Amino acid sequence: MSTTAQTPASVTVSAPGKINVSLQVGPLRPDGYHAVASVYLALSLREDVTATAAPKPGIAVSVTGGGPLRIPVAGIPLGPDNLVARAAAALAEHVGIADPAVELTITKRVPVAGGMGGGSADAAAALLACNLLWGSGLDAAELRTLAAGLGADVPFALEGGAAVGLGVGDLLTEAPAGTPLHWVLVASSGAGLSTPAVYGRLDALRSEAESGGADPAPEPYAADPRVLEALRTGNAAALADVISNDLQPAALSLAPELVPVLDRGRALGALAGIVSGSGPTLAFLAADAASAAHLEAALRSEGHNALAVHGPVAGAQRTASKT
Ligand SMILES: C[C@@](CO)(OP(=O)(O)O)[C@H](O)COP(=O)(O)OP(=O)(O)OC[C@H]1O[C@@H](n2ccc(N)nc2=O)[C@H](O)[C@@H]1O
Ligand SMILES: Nc1ncnc2c1ncn2[C@@H]1O[C@H](COP(=O)(O)OP(=O)(O)O)[C@@H](O)[C@H]1O
Repeated sequence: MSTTAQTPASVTVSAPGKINVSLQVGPLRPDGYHAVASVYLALSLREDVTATAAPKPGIAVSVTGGGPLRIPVAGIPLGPDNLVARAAAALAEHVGIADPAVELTITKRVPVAGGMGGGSADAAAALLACNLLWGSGLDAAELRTLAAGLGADVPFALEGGAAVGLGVGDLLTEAPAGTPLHWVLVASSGAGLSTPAVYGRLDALRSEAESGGADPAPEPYAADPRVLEALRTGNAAALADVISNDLQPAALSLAPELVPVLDRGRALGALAGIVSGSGPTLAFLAADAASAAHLEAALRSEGHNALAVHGPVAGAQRTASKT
């Protein structure tokens, strides 16, 4: 049987957005990155990427928006800078496909530049979809290595679930999780925040504090054990007490309009509210599914772009294939 007969004409892979329920950030490194101790949680707001064999060589990208948070997609690069194009090109080079011919269609549901790793989810989905479309046969470890070359958060989008990320966030260890946790996301109505700009603001805030006598930020060697224990037992109230994000002061300093929204979510019954990663999406922890639905409705009635979600959920996985 020929290779063409064995490989599908198109493959769709779905991959999750994430929040960081704990994010410790070390000092700026000479390579421009920061060591982190991150506790990732994959959420039920997912991206889809369909990879379709194309008649002519080239990597074509298109994006459709919408989803429950009504995500606008204008401004997402559609050329070689799109993370799905970079993922396909990296895989093609790795397996020796000189002229890849593929169309990649993203269905975007995760806020763009929102601190939820939507682009990383797309990259992870594109890696897996092209691996299946081309019959490349890379195993999970090889896909993880390619993922880490595309961005610090991409390996987690492949794995999903709950995990500790050390290094720049790419060195993953699974974090056992009990019953699912319920959250309400609030997407920003304004522009997103640039991840490097938020890390840069953190460095500036820290050097200002250090010139006033504060100690330098410590190297983050391990995730907070209280966070891991709360995840393991699925104890939302315990997690609410220890949830934290070192990037939050920097994100709030760049987007101060988020402060009253954080206060409002807590006043409406959230156990805790946090900036998701580099922001500006906010994540509110609810006691259970019913409380999350109630909080979503209350925030929506006040004009916020809110959505109840849960996690952990699975990482990148095939959802459809056509022959
Ligand atoms: C902050 C976090 C938290 O999970 O994600 P977001 O909330 O933005 O999605 C991550 O650290 C973002 O991961 P990701 O968006 O994959 O980062 P990359 O593309 O690899 O890096 C973009 C830029 O962010 C900065 N960066 C990223 C990761 C890291 N550990 N230290 C950094 O300083 C660097 O300036 C880097 O050039
Ligand atoms: N597939 C993609 N989806 C979204 N943004 C992308 C994608 N590919 C490249 N980008 C660029 O990466 C930036 C940040 O991506 P995104 O993953 O949405 O945010 P964050 O890093 O905050 O989680 C965007 O502003 C956009 O310029």
